[in-house]
Amino acid sequence: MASPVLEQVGRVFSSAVPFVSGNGTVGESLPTLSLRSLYRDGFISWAALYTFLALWTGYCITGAIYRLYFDPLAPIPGPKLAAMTTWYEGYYDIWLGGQYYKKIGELHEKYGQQYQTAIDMQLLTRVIGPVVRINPHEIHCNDPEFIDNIYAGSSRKTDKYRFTGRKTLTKQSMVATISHEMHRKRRGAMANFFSKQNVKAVEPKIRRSLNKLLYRMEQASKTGEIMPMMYVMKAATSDIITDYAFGKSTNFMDREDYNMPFFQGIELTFLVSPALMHIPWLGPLMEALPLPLVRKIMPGVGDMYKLREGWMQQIDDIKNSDDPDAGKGTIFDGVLKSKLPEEEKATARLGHEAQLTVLAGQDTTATTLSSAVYELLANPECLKKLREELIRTFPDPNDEIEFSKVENLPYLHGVIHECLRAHPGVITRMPRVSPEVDVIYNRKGLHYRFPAGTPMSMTSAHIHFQPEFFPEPMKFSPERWIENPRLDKFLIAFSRGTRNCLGINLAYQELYTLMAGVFRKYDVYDGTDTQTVPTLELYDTIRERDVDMNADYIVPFPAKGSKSVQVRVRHPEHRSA
Ligand code: HEM
Repeated sequence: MASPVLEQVGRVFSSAVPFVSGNGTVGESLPTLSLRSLYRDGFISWAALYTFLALWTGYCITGAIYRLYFDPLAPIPGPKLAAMTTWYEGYYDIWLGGQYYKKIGELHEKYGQQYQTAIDMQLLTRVIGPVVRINPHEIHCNDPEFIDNIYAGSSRKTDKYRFTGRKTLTKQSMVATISHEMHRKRRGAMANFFSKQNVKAVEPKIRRSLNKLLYRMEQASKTGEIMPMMYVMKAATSDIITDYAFGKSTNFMDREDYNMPFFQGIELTFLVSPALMHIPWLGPLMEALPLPLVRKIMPGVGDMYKLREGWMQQIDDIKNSDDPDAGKGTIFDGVLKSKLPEEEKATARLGHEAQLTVLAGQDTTATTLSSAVYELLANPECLKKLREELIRTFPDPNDEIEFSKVENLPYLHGVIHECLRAHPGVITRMPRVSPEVDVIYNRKGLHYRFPAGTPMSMTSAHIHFQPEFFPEPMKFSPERWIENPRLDKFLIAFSRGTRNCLGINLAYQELYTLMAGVFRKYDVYDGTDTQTVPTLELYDTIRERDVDMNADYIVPFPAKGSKSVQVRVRHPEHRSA
C-alpha cells in the first residue's frame, strides 16, 4: 500500500490531462509521469526511498566529518558549524539580513589567541585572531599587513569565488567572472575607457552635475525642502556615469524627487544578493522573468532592466551602423573594436557590463559623498579647515572648480580618504582565489598554508577599523592621512590587485570635484541666523541610524527607518526678515 501522502502527491502529478488533437477535438488523457505511477509500476519502493535517505544522510555526515577533520582548512580556527555548512552564513545573511560581516568580526575576536605583550610579561592580552574559517571553503583574514598577499598584482593569477560570484544580477560581467584569464580579457577591453587620461574628458559632465546640485540646493533654501543627501548624490552620480558611459544621461537631478523610487528598487536587487549566493537557481530565474512581470512585482528592478534594454538597443545600433565612428566616446566602443571573440561581444553580455558599470559607479560613490556631508557638518572644526583650504584655492566663490586644482589639496585628500575608510561604498567581503599557488600566512607567530584554490577574503568594514593601524577608528580624523601618507597601504575601499575597482579614477574625480564645489560654497549653520554665507544643517540625522553601516548587501545599508542623511539649506538672501 502506498502511504496517503505519497498517494496525494501522486494524484496531483497524475490528474488526467486532456489533450487537444490537431483537429481541435479533445482526446483521451495522456498517461503522465507521477510519483504514484512510479510507485505503482514498481519503479520506487519504500526500500528504495529509505536507501536513498540513508545514503544521503551518510553522504552529509561523511562530508561534515571530512570538512571538520580532514579538509586542508581543518586547522584554521572557526566555528564547527561554519566549517560544516554554508547555511551557517546563510542564517546570518538571509534570516537576520546582511549580518554575517558583523558575526565575522566577532569570530575574529573569539578565535584570537592569547599572547604576552613584550611591555608587560605578566599582562595577558587578547588579540584579534587574524584568520578565521568562515564557511567550509573560505577563510577570512583581517590582518592589514596581508592585503597584498590576497589581492595580488599581475604576477599571480587571481580567480573569483563561484559562490560569491553569483551575488550580482550581472553574471556575464567582469566583476562576476570567475577565471583569471577571462577576466583579464574582459577587463582589458574596457580598461582604456577608465584610464586616468581618458577620464579627464568627464570633467565637463561632472561640473554640469555639480551645477545642477548647487542649483537644487539653492532652490531648497527657498522652498524649505529637506534634502535626502543619499538619494541626491545617487542622482548626481547616476547622471555622471550614464552620461560618460553611454553619451546619454539619466538626468535624475532634473526630477523633483531625484527618482527616488528607482533607487529604492535598485536597493531591492541588493537586498536579494545573499539569497542569490545561497540559492543558485534564483538568479537565472529572476533573469528569465518577463519584463512586465518584473516591473509589476519589483518596479525599480524593472526600471533598471528597461534601462539595460535601452543600452542593448544602443549596442545593436552601433553594430548595425555603417559609420565606423558610431559608438565613439561610449563604453562600448573599446569592447566592440577589441580582439575579443564574437560571443564576448554579444549584446546580452555587454548589457551586463553596462548594468555593472552603472550599479558599481552610482551607489558606491554616493555613499562616500553623503557620509562626507554628514561628517563635515557633524565636525565643524574639520569643515573650517577644509573651507580655509578651498577659499585659498578659489578666492572668488564663482570660480569654476577644476579637478587639476583640487586633486592635490591635502586637507580635501584627508577628508575623502577618511570617508572612504569609515564609510566604504562596498562593505561585502571580497574573496579572491589563487588557483595555482598556495598562499602562506606566516605572521604573529602563526603559520598557515592556504592551498591553491582556497577562497580568501577581507572586508573593509574590519580592516579599516583596526585601532593598531587607525587609532580611535570611530573618530573622524582627516589629519591621520596628512600625518601618515603611507596609510593608503591599509585602505581597501577600492579593493586591490588585478581585480580592484576599474572606476577608481572616475570615482576620485567625482569625489574631489563635488566635495570641493559644495563646501567652497556652504558653511555649517551655527544657529545664529546671522551668517553671511549659505549654510547647511543636519536635519533629523542620527549617526547610528542613518550613517553607520548596519547591514551588508554588497553596499552598506543603514538601520531600519533611516531616511538617509538629510540637510536643511539656508541662503542669507532668502532669509525671512
Ligand atoms: C567611492 C566609489 C567606489 C567604490 C568605493 C568602489 C569600490 C569597488 C570595489 C571594492 C570593487 C571590487 C569588488 C569586488 O571585489 O568584487 C569595485 C569593482 C568595480 N568598480 Fe568600483 N567603486 C567605486 C566607484 C566606481 C565607479 C565610479 C565606477 C565606474 C563605472 C566603478 C566601476 C567598477 C567596476 C567596473 C568594477 C569591477 C572591476 C573588476 O571586476 O575587474 N566603481 N569597485
